[in-house]
Amino acid sequence: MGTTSEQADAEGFFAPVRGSLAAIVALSVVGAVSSVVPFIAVVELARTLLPALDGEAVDTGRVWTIVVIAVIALFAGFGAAFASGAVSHFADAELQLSLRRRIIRHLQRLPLGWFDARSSGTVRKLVENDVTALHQLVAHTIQDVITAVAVPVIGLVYLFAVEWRIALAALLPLVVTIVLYAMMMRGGAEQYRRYDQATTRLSGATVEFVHGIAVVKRFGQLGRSHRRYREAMREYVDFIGQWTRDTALWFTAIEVATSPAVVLAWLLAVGLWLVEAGAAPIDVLPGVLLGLGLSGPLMKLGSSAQFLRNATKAQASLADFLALPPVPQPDSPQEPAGADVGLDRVAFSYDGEHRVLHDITATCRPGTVTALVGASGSGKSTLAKLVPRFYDATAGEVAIGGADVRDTASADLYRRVGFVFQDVQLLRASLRDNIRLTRPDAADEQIERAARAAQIHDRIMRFPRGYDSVVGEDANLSGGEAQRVTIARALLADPPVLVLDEATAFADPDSEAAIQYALSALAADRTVLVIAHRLHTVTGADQILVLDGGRIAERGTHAELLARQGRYARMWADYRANHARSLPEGARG
Ligand SMILES: Nc1ncnc2c1ncn2[C@@H]1O[C@H](COP(=O)(O)OP(=O)(O)OP(=O)(O)O)[C@@H](O)[C@H]1O
Repeated sequence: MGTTSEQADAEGFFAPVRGSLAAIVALSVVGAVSSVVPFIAVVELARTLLPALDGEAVDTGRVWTIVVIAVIALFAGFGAAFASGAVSHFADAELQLSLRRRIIRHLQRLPLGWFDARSSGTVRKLVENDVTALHQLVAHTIQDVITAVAVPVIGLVYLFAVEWRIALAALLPLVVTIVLYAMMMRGGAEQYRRYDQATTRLSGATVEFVHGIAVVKRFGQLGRSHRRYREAMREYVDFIGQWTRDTALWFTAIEVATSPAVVLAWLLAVGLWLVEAGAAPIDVLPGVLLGLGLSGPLMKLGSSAQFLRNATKAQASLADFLALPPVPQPDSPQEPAGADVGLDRVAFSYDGEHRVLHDITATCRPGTVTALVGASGSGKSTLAKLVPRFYDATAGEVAIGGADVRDTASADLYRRVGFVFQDVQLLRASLRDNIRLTRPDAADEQIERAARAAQIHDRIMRFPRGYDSVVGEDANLSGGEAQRVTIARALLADPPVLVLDEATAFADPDSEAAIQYALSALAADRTVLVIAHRLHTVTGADQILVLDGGRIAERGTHAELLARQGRYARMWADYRANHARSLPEGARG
């Protein structure tokens, strides 16, 4: 069985942009140096020109050197800012592209069952939110962090070289800020964990509330979902309130310690004292000039830390996703011979502990319909989903045309097995494109033939733009109609094996009759496995498998099973009693 490179280098997200990241770091350092140099140049220029006040000669060579260095630094600063902005956004675009490609490639290799258990929101979070969190890191945060660290460091190095006492004074607000910040963030990891929990609970309760709004309106009262929403909201607000109260004092202290007025007053006071003590004013001046601008960049680190946290979380969730094992592919695939579906002592467990299918053995022949019936939770859907390999059997074998589905190449398997399950998926595209999804080269006549057979052609023609109508825009379909579009799609794909979940949700009689016609069109010459919810639809099936607690309790045709007077006969009697009026003529007897 082959493994994929996705697993091997789940950590290597940044490999495609490693060179660009190094360039961003280098350019950010150049930018930081260049932003400090003009300040230093002003001071040095003043120092060089000062003798002129006393009528002494000015070292014009030195003046020019300083001016040239300042101008070069200014332009280098602009250039570095521009280049690092450009490189970081290009790198970001490249990283996003490579990540999205990897995610999509990996999604294509995952077992279909993975999607079954997850909402489209999960996939959207990976492709959108997590990738965007990394965007913030590459496009902005690296540069911000380097600037926030490099500017104070360079400034302080210069100050210490000129006048160490004013340098110490300029360092003090920085140290105070760092200490106060560290005090404020004590237990921060735990607080952030609780913050994440509160946010997750609130968004879950919001979704639940919005979903339940129809019920709330209908019954004119606020139900459980609303109470949950209010509780989650209260919990969130309480938490934020408490956190704000806990940190407010620290936060105010930091604001004071970094406020320009306080820092200026402090530096001027120390500066005056130093001058009185004999220091040259020109050596004190840079401390006041540069000291003022030291803590500003540091404050940016706070928001950068939040972006870093998000990026780290996003990276972990992407790494977990890319490490999910793909569907194992056979090293030497077998070619199925025919369209028989063979189940041989099949057992299955979702969690590795509790088996939901036990010892299922059955054969479904081409040109026949096999119906799966049984109580809710008896395992009908699970069994049906083993055929197109949503999941792999825990024990036993599922084979098509004599070849184990695990030994059949995925592409080959999907060509042979079509499936129409209840959660109908239509794309936001024209009805024509929706029907020819699996056969993009199909001619219009073929599409129309499939739609007619699926009993949906007439409905499509009632849309002003017919087959060109776009789903969700000018083609709004009922659940039953949408299912018939997917049946047309399956008919056009023409797979020899079909697995169907009969509709239950769209039980208006017209729609149901149309779907029944459509299904019988599908059955011709194929091996059909249908999950039946309404027993009258399976009276004509060639074989009925009655499932009970994940085992085949009975098998046979409708007539044979009635004659046995067992479980199926009882189910049928109950069914008839409950549906006496709605049953078609032929099924009442
Ligand atoms: N994704 C899943 N993860 C874990 N357990 C599951 C999953 N899907 C189904 N089950 C469990 O497996 C058992 C069989 O479920 P299954 O959906 O196959 O029954 P069913 O006969 O199709 O039911 P229904 O007629 O209600 O659709 C049930 O106990 C169900 O709770």
